[in-house]
Amino acid sequence: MSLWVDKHRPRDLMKLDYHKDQAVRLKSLVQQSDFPHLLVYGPSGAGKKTRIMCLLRELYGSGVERLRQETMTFTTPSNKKVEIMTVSSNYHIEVNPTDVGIHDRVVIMDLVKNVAQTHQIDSSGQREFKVVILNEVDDLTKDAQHALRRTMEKYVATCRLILIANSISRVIPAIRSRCLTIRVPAPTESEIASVLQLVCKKESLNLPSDLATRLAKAADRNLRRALLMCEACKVQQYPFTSDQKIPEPDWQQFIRDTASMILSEQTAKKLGEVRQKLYELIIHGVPPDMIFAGLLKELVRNCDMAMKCQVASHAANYEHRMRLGNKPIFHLEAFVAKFMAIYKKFVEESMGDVF
Ligand SMILES: Nc1ncnc2c1ncn2[C@@H]1O[C@H](COP(=O)(O)OP(=O)(O)OP(=O)(O)O)[C@@H](O)[C@H]1O
Repeated sequence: MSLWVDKHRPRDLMKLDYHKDQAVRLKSLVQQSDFPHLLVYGPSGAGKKTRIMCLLRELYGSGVERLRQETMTFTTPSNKKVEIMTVSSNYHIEVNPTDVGIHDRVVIMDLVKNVAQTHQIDSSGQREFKVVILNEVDDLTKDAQHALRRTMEKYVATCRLILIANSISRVIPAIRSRCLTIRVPAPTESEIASVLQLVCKKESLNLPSDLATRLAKAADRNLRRALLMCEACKVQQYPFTSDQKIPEPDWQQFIRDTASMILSEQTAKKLGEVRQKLYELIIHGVPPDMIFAGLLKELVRNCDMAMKCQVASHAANYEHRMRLGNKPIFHLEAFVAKFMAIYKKFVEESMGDVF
């Protein structure tokens, strides 16, 4: 049994529930003779991947939904072997080059070259090009981005790239200018509420509109999260009631626990334990900026006004650096260490007042 987020994912461009004008434009793009490279960007859970899969279906037909998973191996210039998971059909291949960290450049160059040089397996395929989907391009190293830019020019005859990012501010202008950029904004709360209503209807469930609105609000305009929370509500209690409790995603509790660890003890040993927790959050795909925001919110609860300002300004600094860099964990950990130092001093000083 699949989760609602998979089961009810729209498969046809014309069935997308919001940003419908954009869907129409994408459809007409497919009908034009020349299909460009695309750079699709927007926040997490806005529906980028869903839209792209609909677009591929429009390009190639339903064969594009027959997916297989494979591990591919690449050799770095220093003769190190790196492995990466790929998902592909006869017409496209998708990878997340940032999975291999600093070796992302090799993956991009070899993969695109491979794809571009192998002919369409299915001769009835109506397109001369295959599609390579690259995720998280805003997190690619600059080196990889430059390699990508050259690759885009070189193999344009047999290969089109669809690049996915959360924001384009860290994508180099040379890439941006070679793509048609498509922004997928987060759906509004009312759009989310109506998708929830639709999905519940398909499940033959009755969703009170108050609950739909509360879910949409709690999801922070992330549709995936809204659907997951709605399904969790169903498991917890059905028939629904307007005022039933909305279970929050596990990771929010996890961030709160991590914040309590930071407040409980400010030592190198504790910092090590906190690092493990941060790693776990990142590995489970919680976006680093959400971890930052979540931690900060919990930590400042325990600060007085002066300290709040100090902590917030440090947080802004570290978060900014995190956005510029490639390894969020370093910046998160540096922030935690800084917070521990400030907090420890504060506790010691206030102890001094008491005694
Ligand atoms: N137009 C739509 N109508 C209804 N449901 C949608 C629509 N677009 C997306 N969804 C639902 O929202 C969920 C999240 O969408 P999707 O995975 O496409 O987001 P994303 O922007 O690619 O997210 P991320 O960047 O986190 O990977 C999907 O599982 C799908 O069920």
